[in-house]
Amino acid sequence: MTGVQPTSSLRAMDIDALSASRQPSRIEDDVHAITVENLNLFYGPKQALKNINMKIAKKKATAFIGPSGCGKSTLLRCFNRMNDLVDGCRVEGHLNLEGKNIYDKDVDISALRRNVGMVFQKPNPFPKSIYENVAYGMRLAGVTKKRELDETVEWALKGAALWEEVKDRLDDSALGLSGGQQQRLVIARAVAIKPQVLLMDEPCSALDPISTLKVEELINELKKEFTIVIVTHNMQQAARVSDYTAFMYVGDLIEFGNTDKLFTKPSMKQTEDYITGKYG
Ligand SMILES: Nc1ncnc2c1ncn2[C@@H]1O[C@H](COP(=O)(O)OP(=O)(O)OP(=O)(O)O)[C@@H](O)[C@H]1O
Repeated sequence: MTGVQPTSSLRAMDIDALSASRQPSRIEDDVHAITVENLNLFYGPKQALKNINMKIAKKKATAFIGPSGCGKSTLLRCFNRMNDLVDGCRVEGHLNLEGKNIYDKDVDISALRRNVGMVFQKPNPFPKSIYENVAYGMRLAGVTKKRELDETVEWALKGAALWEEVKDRLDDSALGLSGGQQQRLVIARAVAIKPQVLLMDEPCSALDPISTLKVEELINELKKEFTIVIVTHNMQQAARVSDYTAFMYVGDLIEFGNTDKLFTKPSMKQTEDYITGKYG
């Protein structure tokens, strides 16, 4: 084997089986939803992202991995300009979504965030009913017809693999759901407004293994319709759900490419060291 020996944790995972459902793919051959060009980001004087260039494949899942503090969440938050909310944050470069630079001055940030949805580490349902959580974005967008709301709520909850568990209690408070159910609910809330891109920042870190499995299965389903970008600390998870993986280190994008290749035959020594557990 020319690449690295998998770590013990990665060895436990059957990479062949996990990737059997994936067609081998090269980013160059895909349609690209997002193109990142010469992206630099500064928090005050501190540079957190250094000249990032990458393409995000449409209707595929891309994972960002790397040690704590390397810039994964910062890069993810660039995709819907969440970093604009941070005082002293400055971004240089281009991030093209469907050909338009989202950092152009004329960009409507609310429209951008409808188009690029986000799911966070901890589920954050609103203190409203299950139904109203999912209908919320549609109501904001001006949808008032009950039938349209009902249909979309059902579609989104089915898409998030939650419908069967909640269909008889849609008017109950979302806060009464389990953590795993709440995370699937906020995913339903995000997909209900049909974004092009769904960003997920460690979406399973607060979940138990069974809920994690459900969310991972869900990601594999959702990418048939949406472009997914996920930050994860869990390399098995990256291998299970993503088509492409980016390995970052101290603000640099060290290696980016096909997930199976990156985990079995990384090109860069730093990637090899990380996935074999030499640092983390
Ligand atoms: N709001 C902020 N203000 C100042 N510095 C920040 C801010 N957010 C992040 N940073 C810094 O930017 C760098 C990248 O942080 P980021 O959270 O993107 O890393 P990460 O790879 O997602 O880390 P983790 O895996 O621990 O979540 C770190 O040095 C961090 O301290």
